[in-house]
Amino acid sequence: MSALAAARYGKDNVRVLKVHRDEKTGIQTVVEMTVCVLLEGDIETSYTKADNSVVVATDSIKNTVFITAKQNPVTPPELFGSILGTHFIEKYNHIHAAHVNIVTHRWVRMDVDGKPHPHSFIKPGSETRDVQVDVIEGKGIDINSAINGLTVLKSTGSQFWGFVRDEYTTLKETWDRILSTDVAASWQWRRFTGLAEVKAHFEKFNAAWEAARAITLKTFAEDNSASVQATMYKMGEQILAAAPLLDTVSYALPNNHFFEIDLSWHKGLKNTGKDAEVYAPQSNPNGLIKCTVARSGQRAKL
Ligand SMILES: O=c1[nH]c(=O)c2[nH]c(=O)[nH]c2[nH]1
Repeated sequence: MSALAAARYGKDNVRVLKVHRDEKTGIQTVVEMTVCVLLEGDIETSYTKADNSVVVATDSIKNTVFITAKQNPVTPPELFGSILGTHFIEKYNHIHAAHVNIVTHRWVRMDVDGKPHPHSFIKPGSETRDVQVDVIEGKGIDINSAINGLTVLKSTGSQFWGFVRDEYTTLKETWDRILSTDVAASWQWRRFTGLAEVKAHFEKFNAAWEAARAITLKTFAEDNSASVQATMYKMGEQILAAAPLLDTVSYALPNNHFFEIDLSWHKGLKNTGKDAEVYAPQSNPNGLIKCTVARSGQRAKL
């Protein structure tokens, strides 16, 4: 005998671009998103009895994303995700949870002749602003916000020494190395009671994203890093202090290694230690360092 233990379904990779036109100034703004909506509820019979009467077609879910984007602001994504998720649990009696994931792609206004252009944009890299919004009937709205794909590098101001040395160790201690990572930072909001409460805290979402981004970059640049571990913890502490509605801040940072190259075999050329100039970027393997920072007394899962 078997039974359906868990089920959710919906539409993934719904790509949307919304243009906002300010009629007065002629300035336009674009927001590009990739959306995933997964629904849960009394949908078991669609799996176990071929009963499609409980299925809101994933095609209709996709249409709802477009209509909701037309009729509502799409920023901040935390609010748009909450509006979209709440729609499904309010519209369909048998749907009890909606899980909305939004990846917002970064389009930055172009400067032309030193001036911000009214309707032209650049995609500066792979950085995205992401949210996971879980609207759960009778419980509330859980929101996790994130920055992903923000690649940074510093050419000094990073050390790594004092680590375990044993018969497995070949790595030399260093007091000056290149440090580079692709930032994956996320912050978990305390549960909201519903859409009204999300709307009431509207302005906090962009503020938290801006603070998280600024703190991450400033700390990365300015901290004389003892390790990825020590630097990321400092970032998390500061973000929690800047945004009181956050329960936790998490980081997952790859250590993108740049190895020194010994060129002494060529006419005694000096290219290591304080003479290092030419490095070999490594694609793999890479360190991967994770942590979650919570307010004192709280434990969290990775
Ligand atoms: O910042 C670092 N943390 C580590 O845990 C580690 N391990 C390693 O080989 N290099 C580094 N660098």
